[in-house]
Amino acid sequence: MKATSTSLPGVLLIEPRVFGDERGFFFESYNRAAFAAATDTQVEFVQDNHSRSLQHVLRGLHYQICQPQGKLVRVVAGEVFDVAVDLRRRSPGFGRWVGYRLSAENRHQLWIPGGFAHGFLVLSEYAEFLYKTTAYYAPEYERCIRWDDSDLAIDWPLDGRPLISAKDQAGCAFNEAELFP
Ligand SMILES: Cc1cn([C@H]2C[C@H](O)[C@@H](COP(=O)(O)OP(=O)(O)O[C@H]3O[C@H](C)C(=O)[C@H](O)[C@H]3O)O2)c(=O)[nH]c1=O
Repeated sequence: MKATSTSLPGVLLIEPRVFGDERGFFFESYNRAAFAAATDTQVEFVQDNHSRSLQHVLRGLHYQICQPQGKLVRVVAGEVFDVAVDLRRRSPGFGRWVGYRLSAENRHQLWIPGGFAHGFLVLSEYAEFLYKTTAYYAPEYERCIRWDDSDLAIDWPLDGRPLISAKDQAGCAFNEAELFP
């Protein structure tokens, strides 16, 4: 696997080594030792998540305070535009975002450490989104930032209005005082 740094400190683009043959392909979607070596991080994943979304669905931008989740995200069907926002006050990337197209075809993954908001927009007819997290889901700690936050000005590759959950539509529990050190 190859890990490439991005413009946000700590966020890495992960490209697995894919073995193709006449039957199809094989790749290790996660290998603890290889991940630790390539990312120079020792993390323990405690939860695997899987969501399926229709085209134009936008999930996020979400994060957890008190129990921040590092996320290793990938797409196994379709394509998404995946976004991470740096919420760590002392980071040189504070308040900035990165976005990458993750797809079943490119098999790219994104490693997003704790301290970031995360979300994605589905670009294909539908997308199956899988991700590992380094902390358990804690709804009481869940916070969010609006996808169209004017300060972030994320350049989503939109094709019309996105489909958003009622929760995200209702507005975000965002409190600057709760951001990360
Ligand atoms: C995230 C999560 C949700 N749920 C339950 C809670 C709701 O009843 C249902 C749907 O949850 P929600 O609408 O919050 O799902 P997403 O909008 O995909 O939320 C995710 O969106 C962005 C992309 C993220 O990075 C986060 O992982 C997560 O916040 O699943 C669970 O039981 N466990 C979980 O870990």
